[in-house]
Formats: sequence, C-alpha cells, structure tokens
Amino acid sequence: MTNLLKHPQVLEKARLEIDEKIGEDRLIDEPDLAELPYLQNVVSETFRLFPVAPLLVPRTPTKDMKIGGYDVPRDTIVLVNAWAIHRDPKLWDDPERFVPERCNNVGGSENYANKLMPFGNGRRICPGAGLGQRIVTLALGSLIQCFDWENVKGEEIDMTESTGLGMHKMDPLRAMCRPRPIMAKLLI
Ligand code: HEM
Repeated sequence: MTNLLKHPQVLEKARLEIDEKIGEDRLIDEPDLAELPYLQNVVSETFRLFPVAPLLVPRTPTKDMKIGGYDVPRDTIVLVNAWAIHRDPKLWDDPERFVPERCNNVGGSENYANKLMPFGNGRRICPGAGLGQRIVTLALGSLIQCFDWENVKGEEIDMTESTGLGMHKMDPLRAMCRPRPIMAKLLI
C-alpha cells in the first residue's frame, strides 16, 4: 500500500484492472487472481524491493564446500542476502525503481527463480509460498477494490526500513481511505 500511494499511477492501473475484470457486483475472490496479472506484478515487485525476510533463514552446510568460489567449512552460518540480490544492477535494470511491469516475465523464459527469491530458493524454499503470495495479493486487491486511497494531506511518506530479521517500515503508514460505491452496493 505504501508503494501504491508513492506511485498513484500504479494504484490507478491496478484499480482499473480489478474494475474491468471483477466489476462492481461482487467482491474479488481467490480464483480471480489468475485474471489479475498486474495486481500479481505489484505484489512481486513489492517483494523484490522489500522482501519480508531480507536475509532469508540462516543455513549451515553439513560438510565443507565451496560457494561462489569461497571455501565454506561445515557448520558455518550462511546468510543469503536476498535484499541485495533483488537490488543488484547486474540482474535488474534501474533496480531501485518500483516498476511492476518488469515482473511480466515471472514464470517466463527469464530465470526469475535465481534472482527473485522472497520465499527463498531450492530444496528449503518456503512451502507456504503459493499460499502466502495469494493471501497478500487477495488482501491488497480487496483494499483497492473497496476503498479509494490517498496520502494524509501535507505528510511525506517515509520509506525508511527497519533493521532486524524481518523487514517493516520504521514509520508506520498513515493513509486516508474512502469506501467506494461497491461497498454501499454490497453491504446494504
Ligand atoms: C508472504 C508470506 C510468506 C513469506 C514472505 C515467507 C518467506 C519465507 C522464507 C524467506 C523462508 C526461508 C526460505 C529459505 O531459507 O530459503 C520461509 C520458510 C518457511 N516458510 Fe514461509 N513465507 C510466507 C508464508 C508462509 C506460510 C503461509 C507458511 C505455512 C503455511 C510458511 C511456512 C514456512 C516453513 C515451514 C518454512 C521453513 C522451510 C524449511 O526450512 O524447509 N510460510 N518462508
């Protein structure tokens, strides 16, 4: 939601997609997500720039090994910096910019699994990845479908990130929302 308020043109595009595909007669539901590729891209691009677990989960190799040319003795604590990989200019064009369109190729020919890893990667990848991605997308889609959103007048959105194992905003988001007509239609 913070990224959407920072980029109103993205919010508008996501709202148009929802209005066109779902309409005003019913609420967005889980099976609809397949028909909402732009909304999915918004979530993927948010996970790229702001991965929930920026260092994934610490792992330790069970035997001596080489990783990326470095000798790593067994039992070493290995951290994968997904945050840095997600912002590596060798992997992404203009990596600091929030551009959901760049995620159009997820699942396509480009090997996203090796560079977009908000749920980790390989054998120990998050088993709840599909569920987690769907829940976040459905929650965001519902907020967009049901409310008009805008910044609190006169307030700049502070994007400073917290430190720690999980990433959240230092300064919680404050935003204004107004119910859209669909709310009156469905609730009354
Ligand atoms: C947006 C939601 C979620 C995010 C961002 C997320 C992220 C992650 C990450 C980064 C890891 C570590 C992967 C690695 O070390 O390479 C992980 C592991 C794990 N996640 Fe999730 N997760 C989410 C939702 C869920 C849900 C809904 C479940 C269960 C229903 C779940 C269950 C697990 C379990 C059991 C592991 C440990 C896997 C292992 O070590 O083999 N996660 N998750």
